[in-house]
Order: sequence, then structure tokens, then C-alpha cells
Amino acid sequence: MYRRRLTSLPLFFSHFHQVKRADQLKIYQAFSTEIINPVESESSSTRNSPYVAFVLGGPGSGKGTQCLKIAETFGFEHIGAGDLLRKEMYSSTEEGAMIQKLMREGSIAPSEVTVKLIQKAIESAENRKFLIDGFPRSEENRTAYERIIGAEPNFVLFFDCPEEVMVKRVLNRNEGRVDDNEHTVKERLKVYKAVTLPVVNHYAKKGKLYKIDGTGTQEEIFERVRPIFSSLSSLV
Ligand SMILES: Nc1ncnc2c1ncn2[C@@H]1O[C@H](COP(=O)(O)OP(=O)(O)OP(=O)(O)O)[C@@H](O)[C@H]1O
Ligand SMILES: Nc1ccn([C@H]2C[C@H](O)[C@@H](COP(=O)(O)O)O2)c(=O)n1
Ligand SMILES: [Mg+2]
Repeated sequence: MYRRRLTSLPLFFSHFHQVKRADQLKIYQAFSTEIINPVESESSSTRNSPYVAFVLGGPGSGKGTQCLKIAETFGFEHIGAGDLLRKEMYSSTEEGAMIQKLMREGSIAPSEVTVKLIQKAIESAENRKFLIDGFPRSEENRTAYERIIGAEPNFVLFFDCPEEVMVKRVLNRNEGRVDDNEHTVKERLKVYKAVTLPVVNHYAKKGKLYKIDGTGTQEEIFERVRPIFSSLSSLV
């Protein structure tokens, strides 16, 4: 069954041409989407475990916006790690107060807290296909997920966007977020470069990373994302 389903893949990948980078990683490039060593794994839904895509990118790179479109078009459940933490933040607990402080500083919450919230969201959903948006933000997040959930993601989407574009989007967001201000966005960018980009590189080396050009209109970006999910619909 697995082999038969994979026969559609060469068709999909024929839209991409292979190029070699200086570091010898193979990259399949189509328009602005790079698939670094694409790996197709057996359909998780057939094994009854969740099918998971992590969604990464800097603050304002468009993760949440694109996740909404993917969820609507391809039937994935969208779990925003930041959204879960924000919900927790508004609970009048000690943990809520701690999260609020971290968010204002642009820091990352303790991995155990975030992973437990994600675990609860996965377990309470009827859907078995998930987009986990804004996670893992650090190597510690990543290893905590592997330890607590006992699995790796099926693949990772990464929205690559210039810093000035991200800052402009964040400062125009106007959703009342405690971290949407010039000071916090600068801190978040520092954390992103120092702590999140190594996680992106980890998945690139493992052949699990789809790198998407995050510039242009929301629609243009979604057209770069669409083929990835279209090619999956026969697998998951
Ligand atoms: N392609 C785009 N062009 C212009 N504005 C965009 C685009 N994509 C998203 N936006 C807007 O930019 C802001 C940030 O987008 P979004 O919330 O999706 O980013 P994010 O990556 O989830 O950021 P964060 O990590 O801070 O949650 C939002 O106001 C959104 O409407
Ligand atoms: N894995 C995560 C995800 C998010 N946070 C905190 C820190 C972020 O600045 C904030 C907002 O997240 P976003 O909505 O931008 O994904 O939430 C975290 O600590 N750990
Ligand atoms: Mg977001």
C-alpha cells in the first residue's frame, strides 16, 4: 500500500529541479520553494498516530496567516504554540503571570509547559493531521517534544523572510498582542536568530525541511505552499 501510494511522488518532484549548494546539501527548487532532501514517510494516519507538520519562521513571517489557509484548504488542525501560551497567560495562575513576563521580554517559555499544552490540544482533537505553528522555537523545545510525545514531525515548513519585512508586518498587526512593539520584536529577532535558526538547520540536515519564500502577497505565498500539501493528500 505504501509503495503504491508513493508512485505519485516523481510526478510532484518533476516540477522541481535539483541544484547543488556549496555545502553539498541537495536542494529541490521550484519557483521560490526549496525542499531540502525531501523525505516521504509512511502515512501516519494508517498507523493511527498523528500526522504532524511543524511551522517555523521569524516573528511576522506569516506562519499564522498561512496555517489558516492550509487548515481551510487541506483539512489540517491548526495548533498555535503562541496561541496556547496566550490563553494560559490570561488564566489568573502563577504560570499565567510567568508567561506574560516572558512574552513581554520576547523570551521562550519553559518547554515542558508548551509541550504539555500541545499534547493536550492533539489529544483532544478529532482530527489526526496537525500544523504546529511556532514550535519548536529552541533545541530544548524540540527535544522536550520528542521525549514527551515520543515522535518527530513528519516534515517542517519554514517561512524565510527578510527582517525588515517581518518587523513591518508585526508593527502593523494591531491585534493587541503584548509582544507587538518595537522593543519586544527586536528581542524576538535576537532569540529567533540565536535559538530558533539552529532548529531549522537541524531539520534541513535531516531532510525534513520545506523552505518557503515568505515575501509577496499572502496569496502568492500560499501558491508556493499549495503543491506541498496537494502532493500529500494521497498519503495522509
Ligand atoms: N504576505 C503578507 N503580506 C503582508 N502582510 C502579511 C502577509 N502575511 C501576513 N501578513 C500580516 O502580517 C502580520 C503577521 O502575520 P502572522 O501573524 O501570520 O505572522 P506570524 O509568523 O504568525 O508571526 P508571529 O510569530 O509573531 O505570531 C499579520 O497582521 C498578517 O495579517
Ligand atoms: N514554542 C513557543 C512558541 C511561542 N512562545 C512564546 C514566545 C513567543 O514570542 C510568543 C508568541 O508566539 P507566536 O504567536 O509568535 O508563535 O509565545 C514560546 O515561548 N514557545
Ligand atoms: Mg503567529
